[in-house]
Amino acid sequence: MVFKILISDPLSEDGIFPLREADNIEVVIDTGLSKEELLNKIGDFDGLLVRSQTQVTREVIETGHNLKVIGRAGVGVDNIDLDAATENGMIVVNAPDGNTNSAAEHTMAMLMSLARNIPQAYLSIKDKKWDRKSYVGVELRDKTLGIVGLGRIGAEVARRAKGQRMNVIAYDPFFTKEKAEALGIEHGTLDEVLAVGDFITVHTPLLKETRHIINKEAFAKMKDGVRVINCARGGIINEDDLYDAIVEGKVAGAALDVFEEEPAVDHKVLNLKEVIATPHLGASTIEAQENVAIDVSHDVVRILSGGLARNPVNIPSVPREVMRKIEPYFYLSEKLGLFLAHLEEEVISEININYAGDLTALEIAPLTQNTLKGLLSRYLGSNVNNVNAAYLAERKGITIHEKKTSAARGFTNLITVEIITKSTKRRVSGTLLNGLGARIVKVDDYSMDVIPEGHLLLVHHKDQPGAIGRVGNLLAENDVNIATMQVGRLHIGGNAIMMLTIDRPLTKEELEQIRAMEGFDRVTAVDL
Ligand SMILES: NC(=O)c1ccc[n+]([C@@H]2O[C@H](COP(=O)([O-])OP(=O)(O)OC[C@H]3O[C@@H](n4cnc5c(N)ncnc54)[C@H](O)[C@@H]3O)[C@@H](O)[C@H]2O)c1
Ligand SMILES: O=C(O)[C@H](O)COP(=O)(O)O
Repeated sequence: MVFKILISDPLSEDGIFPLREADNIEVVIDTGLSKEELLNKIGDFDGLLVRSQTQVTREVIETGHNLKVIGRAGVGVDNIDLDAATENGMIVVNAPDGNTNSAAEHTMAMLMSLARNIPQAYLSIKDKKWDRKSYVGVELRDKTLGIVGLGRIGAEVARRAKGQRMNVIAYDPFFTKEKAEALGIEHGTLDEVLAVGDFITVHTPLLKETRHIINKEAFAKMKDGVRVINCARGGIINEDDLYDAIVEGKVAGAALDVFEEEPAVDHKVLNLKEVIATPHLGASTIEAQENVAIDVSHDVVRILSGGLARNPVNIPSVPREVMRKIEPYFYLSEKLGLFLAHLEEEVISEININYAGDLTALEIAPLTQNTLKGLLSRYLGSNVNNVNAAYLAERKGITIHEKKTSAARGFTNLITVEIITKSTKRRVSGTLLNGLGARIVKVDDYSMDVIPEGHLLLVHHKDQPGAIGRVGNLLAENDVNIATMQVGRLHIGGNAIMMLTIDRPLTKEELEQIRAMEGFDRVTAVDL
């Protein structure tokens, strides 16, 4: 059988040699297709290779009923509907390492251009002007670079900035003091990074958590005259707020490679002389394009020959018989992981997952993967999946233990997940109630009975009259409806918690109002 592969974005011809060399693969290159043209063609193909331009929507995936593999020659998979691919049994692979170097170098190029006004001066001299006054820049030496997101690219940028004799401080939920020492940079909270950076560069994926992480409030926390850089994903910086911050004189300049909407040519921010920009060129080098095309092509060949992919992004097929038995627990395990991710801001060093009761008879590895996926998804979004969750957790320095025990404390099945950080342990237990679905039945030492979905509010407080009423009143005043409420305490007058399900997420201000109330230790919003 010959498999037909469509390449719909420009890929390095040298990099796709693994496809060209395979006897059973025919390559068709057709870039710049309209949505309709892609839909008309895709039904004929067994594989699709893209970069960030082709939008691999559910419609494309469902129309491409022969597709077995979708390859992304690059990192970000936000242009591919992963759920639709998984539902339709297609493996999605990417090339996470091949363009790291180029993206880091592009960030440094933008940083230096921004500091020395090189694009503006270039335009001026091309306009036959010899203007030496308007483009006085600033040095990098002894300035502080704040990095938000210290993954592959963030860490490479940190190393290079050190070479420019800059001070570097970074924030990443998985960034430890030990890693900071190893890199020779400082470790800070998000607010600390924003407060001290002369330059701030973002290197996170675009997630619910990171969308507009650099917004009006964040700009207000920065130094006057700060310069910001986004070579990661459009939407991490709120472009309208950036515009205002530049016009108001708070921000001295910005370098943007990526935009909320691409192609971006009309955004008002591009009219500002303080903004320099490139059209999503971070990975556009001969080397990076060759690397990512080679990596993704090898994976496509492996998959089509029945082998295992090196860089899978979505779920692999679990044998049907195993899946049938464990499937009911999938939802519960993911929600328990995600729930815990909200409880702790400190770096997690260990995760213990205990399966009890009926679960002891089942294969639990896919459930552990799913719990880890839930936990890490808060930080890594769709880059974490059931295939790579354990690998990514270990790479983040997290030790994973899974165990089966018979004692299920009165439940027929019980999953208990515990996370350990340097200073604390947090624990949540859940069960699948026959006919009633998933329930959280314990949070730390407190018994509960809560459906793990929607917007939850967890309040730790002292067991004293009026505590519940105060929260209830505040929510009512803000027109927030309470759907369910559970309370638990260790002993009369001691520590207690209340867990509420509410009909909409609270704003930062509403959360702060509750936190400011007397007798409340910790107030956590959890979105499941
Ligand atoms: N401009 C380009 O052409 C180009 C090229 C390559 C990659 N990228 C983009 O660059 C970004 C980084 O890529 P990478 O390969 O370094 O990814 P990575 O997964 O190695 O690193 C991302 C880091 O962000 C951290 N993070 C997640 N949520 C965070 C939060 N709320 N606050 C702070 N940190 C958070 C994660 O813990 C992780 O360490 C991605 O968005 C990727 O798509 C852009
Ligand atoms: O996520 C990535 O790998 C980069 O944004 C590169 O995108 P590109 O392949 O479209 O250049």
